[in-house]
Amino acid sequence: MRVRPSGVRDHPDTRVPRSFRFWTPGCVLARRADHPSPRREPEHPVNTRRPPLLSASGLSVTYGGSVTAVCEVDLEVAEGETLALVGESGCGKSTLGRALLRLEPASAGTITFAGTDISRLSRAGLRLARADMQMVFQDPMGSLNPRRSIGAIIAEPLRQTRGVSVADALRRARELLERVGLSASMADRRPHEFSGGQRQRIGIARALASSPRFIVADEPVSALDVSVQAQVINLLGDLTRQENLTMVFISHDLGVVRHVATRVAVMYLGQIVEIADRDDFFAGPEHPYSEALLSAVPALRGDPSEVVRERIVLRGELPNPAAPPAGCRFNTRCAYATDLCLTETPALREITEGRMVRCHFPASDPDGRAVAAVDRDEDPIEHTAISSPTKEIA
Ligand SMILES: Nc1ncnc2c1ncn2[C@@H]1O[C@H](COP(=O)(O)OP(=O)(O)OP(=O)(O)O)[C@@H](O)[C@H]1O
Repeated sequence: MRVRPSGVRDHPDTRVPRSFRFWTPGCVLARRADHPSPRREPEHPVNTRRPPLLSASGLSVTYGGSVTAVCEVDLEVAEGETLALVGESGCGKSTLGRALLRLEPASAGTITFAGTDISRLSRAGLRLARADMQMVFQDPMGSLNPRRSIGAIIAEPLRQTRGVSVADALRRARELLERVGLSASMADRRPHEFSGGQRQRIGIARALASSPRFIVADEPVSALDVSVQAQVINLLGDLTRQENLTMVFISHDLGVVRHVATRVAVMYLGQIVEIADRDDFFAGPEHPYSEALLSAVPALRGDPSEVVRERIVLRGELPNPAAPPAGCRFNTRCAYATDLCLTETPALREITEGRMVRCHFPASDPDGRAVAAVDRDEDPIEHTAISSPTKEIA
């Protein structure tokens, strides 16, 4: 899709008319050798108010030649922001996070970091870039070598990426242990001597060792006890503010996301289906999938500051990414789907400043949804092909 040029944005109250619809080629078609990829424009070259530190354009990741886990993603992450990537298991969050750091090879697209195209960097170039781009993993134990001291573990990326001497790297490791709320005297211990929360602090210290500007944190607290989660979340929040870190925070826990994120991107079946500022998103999601995700969080529904929402139960499983549905990928589970959604792929379009949605019938278009309801009644055969969500009053 083509987005209006920078500075010519709509007034926030302006709604994009329903006739303003787009078709974008699906990844499956675009990948086939007999269908060379058409030259494509990024869907939303402008979606942040500050200049992006990192941007992805047309980024796709395919496993085994057929599973397109990430499909033509365009994304910008502004300096200093924490962008949360949310969605149910298997929608491609981790793959996208890893691909942004080039830990996962992209099958198409480019990644630009601090003005440099890192998509095609050599090994040596990538090693230098890695100093600025680090990852915090969900399972710190799995990523910490059990035979090494944590001092050596934290020092390792510093030595690899910045070429620092052993003594200096170990000194920095001890400083970092203090910085993440542990003690410098723990540097000689092995990972198994620490609790889960402490190990995650070590994982964070290691990620910070090379003084990166950008971090991908992949479900950094989901393996921790709830009481420890808050401490680690607070630590990450403090560090991002103090170090002016830019972060992509991957999580399926919207309660945590509301606490941590400045912006939210929702993924469904390899695509981004909504991007919004955190407060806008929680005040009123636009995409039916986002509505379902938010309505499923009891803590949010119970919050007196939240508009009481209907509980929307998503029926059915995430479709197989090797054979995504035609048209809108969400159409098999969407209550609002019409014939249009079965045939025409919605583009990710900007509906108000900084707010993007990939849906023919977003929540801010009640008239469109009303027309969609009429359309569905007119065509009961197609409608039976759609498993509508059950709506219960919470
Ligand atoms: N190494 C791999 N080989 C083949 N398929 C993979 C591989 N890694 C992920 N996938 C598939 O890619 C899709 C996206 O997976 P991914 O782990 O990125 O999703 P996710 O949203 O992060 O899920 P989770 O929260 O469970 O980690 C899934 O269908 C998954 O089965």
